[in-house]
Amino acid sequence: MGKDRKDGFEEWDGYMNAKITKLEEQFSKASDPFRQTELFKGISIYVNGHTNPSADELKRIMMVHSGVFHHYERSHTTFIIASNLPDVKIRNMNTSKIISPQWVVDCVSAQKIVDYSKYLLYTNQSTSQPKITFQKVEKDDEPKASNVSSIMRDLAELNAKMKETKPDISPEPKQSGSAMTAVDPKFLSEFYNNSRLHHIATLGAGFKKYVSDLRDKHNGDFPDRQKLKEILPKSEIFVKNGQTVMHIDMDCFFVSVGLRKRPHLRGKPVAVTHSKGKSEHVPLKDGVNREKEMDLFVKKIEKKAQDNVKASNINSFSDKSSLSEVASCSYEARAKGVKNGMFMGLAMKLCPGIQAIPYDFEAYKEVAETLYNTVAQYTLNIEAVSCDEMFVDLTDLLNDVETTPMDFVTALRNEVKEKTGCPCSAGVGSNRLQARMATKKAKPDGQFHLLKENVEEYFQNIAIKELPGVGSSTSYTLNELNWKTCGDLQTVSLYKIQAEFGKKFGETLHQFCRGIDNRPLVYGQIRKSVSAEVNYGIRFKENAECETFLKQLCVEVHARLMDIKRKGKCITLKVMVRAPEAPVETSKFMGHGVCDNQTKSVSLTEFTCDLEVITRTVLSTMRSLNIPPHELRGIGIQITKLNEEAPSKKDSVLMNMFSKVAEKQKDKPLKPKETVVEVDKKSEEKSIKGMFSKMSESTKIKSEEEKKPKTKKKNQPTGNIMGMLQNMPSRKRTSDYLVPDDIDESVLAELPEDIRREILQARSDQQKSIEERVKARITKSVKDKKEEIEEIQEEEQEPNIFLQKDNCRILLAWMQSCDEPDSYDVELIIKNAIDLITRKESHEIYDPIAFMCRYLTNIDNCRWHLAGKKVIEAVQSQMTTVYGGKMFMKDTISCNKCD
Ligand SMILES: Nc1ccn([C@H]2C[C@H](O)[C@@H](COP(=O)(O)OP(=O)(O)OP(=O)(O)O)O2)c(=O)n1
Ligand SMILES: [Mg+2]
Repeated sequence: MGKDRKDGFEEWDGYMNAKITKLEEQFSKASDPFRQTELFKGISIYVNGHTNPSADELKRIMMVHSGVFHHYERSHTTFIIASNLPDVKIRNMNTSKIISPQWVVDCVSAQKIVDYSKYLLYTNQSTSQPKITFQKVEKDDEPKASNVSSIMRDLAELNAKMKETKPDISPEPKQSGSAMTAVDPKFLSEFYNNSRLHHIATLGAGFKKYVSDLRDKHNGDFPDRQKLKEILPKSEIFVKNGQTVMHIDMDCFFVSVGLRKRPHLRGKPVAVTHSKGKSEHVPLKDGVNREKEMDLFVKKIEKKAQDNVKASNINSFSDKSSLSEVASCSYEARAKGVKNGMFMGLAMKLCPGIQAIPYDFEAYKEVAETLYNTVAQYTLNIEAVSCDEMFVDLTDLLNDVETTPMDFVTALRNEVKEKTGCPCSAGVGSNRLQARMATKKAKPDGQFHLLKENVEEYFQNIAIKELPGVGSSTSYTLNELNWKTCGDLQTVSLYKIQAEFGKKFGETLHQFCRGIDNRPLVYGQIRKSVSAEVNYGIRFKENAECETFLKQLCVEVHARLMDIKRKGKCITLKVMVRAPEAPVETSKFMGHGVCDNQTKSVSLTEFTCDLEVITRTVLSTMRSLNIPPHELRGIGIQITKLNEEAPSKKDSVLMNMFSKVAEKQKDKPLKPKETVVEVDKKSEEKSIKGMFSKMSESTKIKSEEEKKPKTKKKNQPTGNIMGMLQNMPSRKRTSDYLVPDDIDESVLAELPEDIRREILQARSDQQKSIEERVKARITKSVKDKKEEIEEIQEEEQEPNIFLQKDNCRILLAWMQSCDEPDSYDVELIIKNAIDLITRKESHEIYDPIAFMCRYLTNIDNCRWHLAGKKVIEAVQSQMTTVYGGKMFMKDTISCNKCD
């Protein structure tokens, strides 16, 4: 799932031009019956932003007076009408065309075209006057406030006339007995029963956990491999021949499952959708204005994506066709241009014979389980992507069974088909990107092995927009640059790509276009948030109704948190509020229409999974937003900053220490009155002594089980990463942080007595676990690369190390954890420090940075010195940029060897 979707915007280009032309034609045709004068003949306007009269009213004025109203700015648009445009918006605009709406009003009142130059919004920038073919341009005096109200009266009449021409309309039929709006107590459960996105997301997350649980329980033995050994031909080619990754994905999953009960539809164009698919037209509800909604929708999207992104899939929006989405369509329908995610109305236009079939979530779940269980018989090196898609590392399996990837994949696909009755496709390559791209060629019902020697050539023909992480905005820029295929990109230097797409993403693209992908597969379940959102059927009259619903939603999100046995520390309320200019009635029955989104987060003092705390926080947050209940169109609750579940899973040494510190607080009782607290963490105690006393608090919570016999010696060798990975005894980690035996005596001497004793005690107890930790760290550093790439796309905010209460303790534990710092950790420290300096909060970093310098200057390890110096250098450079001067540092890192 997900791989082919580019947010539904990929078809924009051709569509947009056709759309604009169509809108213009429609406008001209629709104007015919209302035309009264030729006042604006030859003049076209485009309205940008809020105006008075409104865009709608200006449009009608144009209709009556033979002007042209452009829904989008075009090169030949005569005037842009605006009242007030933000600087960023006008930067790339031809300001000599931007005039106030008063010009239109004054023209109408004067019954002639008045000189527009007095209405220019940006006179100082105006260089050349636009050449317009006025019928007759007459000089006029100062613009006068015209009789707007009489014009509005005329428009009101016009409005009434236009309404008369609308067809008879009634609401979109809905199954009787179903809960229509969120006011109904049954609504939430029905919503989740019917929401396909909810089902898909739940299933996807469920399989990640499923795989993770299977791995935890597994004893390392796969008896079913025996079966493969018996039936598959032996081959030595792939034994010890590097990594082999398979990507497997069910073909038109929902359709294939649905066809099991409908064999007569096999080979035909079929779509799974809520819509009945009988008639192309659905009646419109009174007050619905699809065209206006579409325009607003497009504008919103454009604004959001800095005018880079345009919306597609909405060409069926302005008429009366079905707005139900196609969840999945058969390959026969795809041959006619139908795609997953498309509106059914458009699908029916492209493929008139398309047959609609209903959802069957229970069956999807059953088939998905069979798919996962079939693969899991042979290996658990599975990264679950969604209910119908996963990555599998076949390396170990192939070496064991001694067979070729293609032989194994054939057997596997046959087994899946036999057990589920549904076809799937698989791609194989030497990393996940290659495997995924290979699946594209394999589909439908096929398999493809992308051999190493063919990678570069294969990628040459892949469109860049097909690469993971390339969304509509990137695609737009790529188009502008005329970089279309990976082959095009292969000829561009890294530097140039980075200049366009930033350092990280640029590097990713530079590698991806060559089929290079260092992201390892992730087998554990990484859950960063839990949420419940509803954006359908939200229609409240009273605050009380809204609160009742919020309480239900809290129960839902709480249940999800309990399901994964986690606690969270940040509660975010997301609301969709009808945009002021959007029609009250939405085109999509009970849909959310065009909305403004508002988000408010509250950080709690402690981790919680307490329903009462969650509910109280959510309700008070909603009250503080002060939104009239009838304007709400969507509500979501998200819980983030989850406590760590299985410590071995991911992240750098530093991040692990980080979450461990937080976890230690989990046993402290919750203080309900203090739950709603701002994130501001201005530390009361800034002295090193103060920090150490905090450190001592945490240090005391060290548990008995962590105390292990001593085995580790200084300078643990870190070579042979793969060997270490394979020999790792367990994925579990036991202790919280390290206190190695090479701690400098002078540093020890500086510590308060109680800490020093703790450290000495812990040092003697922890030697064994150090060894495990070094291995774990290496494992992680391999994984970190992957995280790095994925993080580019993640919106979630990472916690800042410097804002942690125990920042010095975390730094100390990190600096003592290994002989050589991981570059990821160093980058993280730099990033966190720079973030704070940029926010002009350099005071937050001062003490921990000073502490770090003081500690590092006292140890004899140049690798750490260099890391420390790198941090200082970055800090000082950012200080100079932001504050115009360097940070005062009492202690600097000095060393005879590496200075
Ligand atoms: N916009 C979308 C896309 C997908 N899905 C659901 C229905 C799909 O059947 C399922 C799996 O998604 P895929 O992206 O794997 O698409 P298909 O399996 O339908 O087709 P393909 O053969 O391209 O994998 O997820 C959905 O509800 N809405
Ligand atoms: Mg699929």
